Amino acid sequence: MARLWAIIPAAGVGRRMGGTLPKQYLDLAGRTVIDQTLHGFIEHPRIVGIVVALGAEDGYWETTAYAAHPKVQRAPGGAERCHSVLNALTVLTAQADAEDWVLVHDAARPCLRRSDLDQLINSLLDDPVGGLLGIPVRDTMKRAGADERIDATVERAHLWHAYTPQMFRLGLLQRALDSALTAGDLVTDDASAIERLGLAPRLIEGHADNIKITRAEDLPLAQFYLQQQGRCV
Ligand SMILES: Nc1ccn([C@@H]2O[C@H](COP(=O)(O)OP(=O)(O)OP(=O)(O)O)[C@@H](O)[C@H]2O)c(=O)n1
Ligand SMILES: C[C@](O)(CO)[C@H](O)COP(=O)(O)O
Repeated sequence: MARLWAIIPAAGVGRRMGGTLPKQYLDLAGRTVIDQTLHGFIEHPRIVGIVVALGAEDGYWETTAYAAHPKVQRAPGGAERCHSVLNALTVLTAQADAEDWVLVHDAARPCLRRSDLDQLINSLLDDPVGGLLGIPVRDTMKRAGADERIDATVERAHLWHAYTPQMFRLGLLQRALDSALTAGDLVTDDASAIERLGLAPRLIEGHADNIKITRAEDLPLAQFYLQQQGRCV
């Protein structure tokens, strides 16, 4: 039976957040952001192991709650998220099978609900491609021209926000990311690499509170969501 592994890309520097501390190490509801994110995967009985991709200059990881946890391993982060994920996949190949499932989840998304994680897993375990959590867009979508004026209104009927986890078989994802990077395509999510192979990942609707902490205003919002979920320590 295929096992399930998690990869947590955590090698970013958080430029859009500002500040000196990488955003994955900011305090959030009594834990660090990365500990809030890891907690759900550490506690999940189906996840057999977790690989965290860390920046070369990361001087904070050892102070976190799960740095020495037996379920957790490290991988070297790369220049972009896609490089970090591919490095983590390389760590996994020594201990996992090509048909094992890998769930790639941003360290910067600490508000993932257990119910959404379970829905993703249960929906995709027999899927021939894999897929990801997301939500349909709710606003009218505009494409901006170079002058920051509206170039077009984009049909929103089938537009979704791509979230994480993104869940694919280890061998397929490794092959897809390797192909993308070899072609110089620095894909911003894992599904894009799969799409490049002509495959169509499945979108699983989750909750809008699975936000990615990107800018300063996202932190208090994440705090609110964790309070709503009863996850403040
Ligand atoms: N070279 C990189 C860049 C990003 N990430 C991770 O990928 C996730 C999503 O990336 P993003 O939100 O862009 O984080 P940062 O790159 O830190 O943000 P910024 O672009 O503002 O610097 C984050 O958990 C981040 O730590 C990574 O592992 N390796
Ligand atoms: C993977 C992702 O979170 C899906 O929306 C997003 O692509 C990450 O982008 P970032 O620029 O690395 O934050």
